[in-house]
Amino acid sequence: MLRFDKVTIRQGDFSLSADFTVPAGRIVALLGPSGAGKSTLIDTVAGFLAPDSGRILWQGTDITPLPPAARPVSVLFQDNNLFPHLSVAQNVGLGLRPDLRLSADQHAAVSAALHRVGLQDLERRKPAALSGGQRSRVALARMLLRARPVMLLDEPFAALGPALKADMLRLVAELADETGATVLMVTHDPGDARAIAQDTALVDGGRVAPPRDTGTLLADPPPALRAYLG
Ligand SMILES: Nc1ncnc2c1ncn2[C@@H]1O[C@H](COP(=O)(O)OP(=O)(O)OP(=O)(O)O)[C@@H](O)[C@H]1O
Repeated sequence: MLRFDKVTIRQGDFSLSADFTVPAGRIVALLGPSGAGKSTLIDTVAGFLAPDSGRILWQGTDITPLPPAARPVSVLFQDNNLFPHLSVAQNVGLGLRPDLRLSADQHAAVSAALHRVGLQDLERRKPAALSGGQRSRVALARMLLRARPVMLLDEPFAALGPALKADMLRLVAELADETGATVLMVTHDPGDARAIAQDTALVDGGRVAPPRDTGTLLADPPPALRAYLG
């Protein structure tokens, strides 16, 4: 399980608190107004930000002192973090070795991951020659290959059209199911939460509320969520 143990994070005048547990294998949506702290929470789990107090534990181990690369997490951002001068296969291979000196087995793993996300025919393309949805798939394949048990999604599909976004969310849910990954997914869209997240946590007023069953929460939203949903 992923545990936020009395975590507080400060950025200038802004402060965010979180104290709850996410069971392993669960998909949790983080929903809340702009500037509420959704990315702050993701960045803290990823190790890009340090909490001011409290600890984050994965399967009982305190990961707060670990640098980002040593954490059991992989992150998907909206810009997908693709390198324009590298091919699709190389961009995915970076997930295994930053110097891209891959063994035969690792090359095979890259091909398998690209196959899994439906990009088997585009291995040699550069990111500029891909659609937005295809770029998202490259980033997902890299995440799949890294095989980290916690997947952090910071609105990676926000720029995609509705049908494509629905496809990508479905793919995320399938991959999470296949790998048993625990997922934290930032979104502005309650529809995204309904689509794949069993639980949803409202981020508002300087606090991440403990996640609740998405259907129950959205059917009868507390006042802060009602105000946000409009
Ligand atoms: N480096 C910083 N210094 C001071 N304050 C910051 C810094 N970075 C972010 N903040 C503030 O922290 C708060 C939370 O920002 P964050 O990006 O986590 O919100 P968010 O919920 O992800 O917003 P959005 O939905 O717009 O992406 C905001 O009020 C922001 O202005």
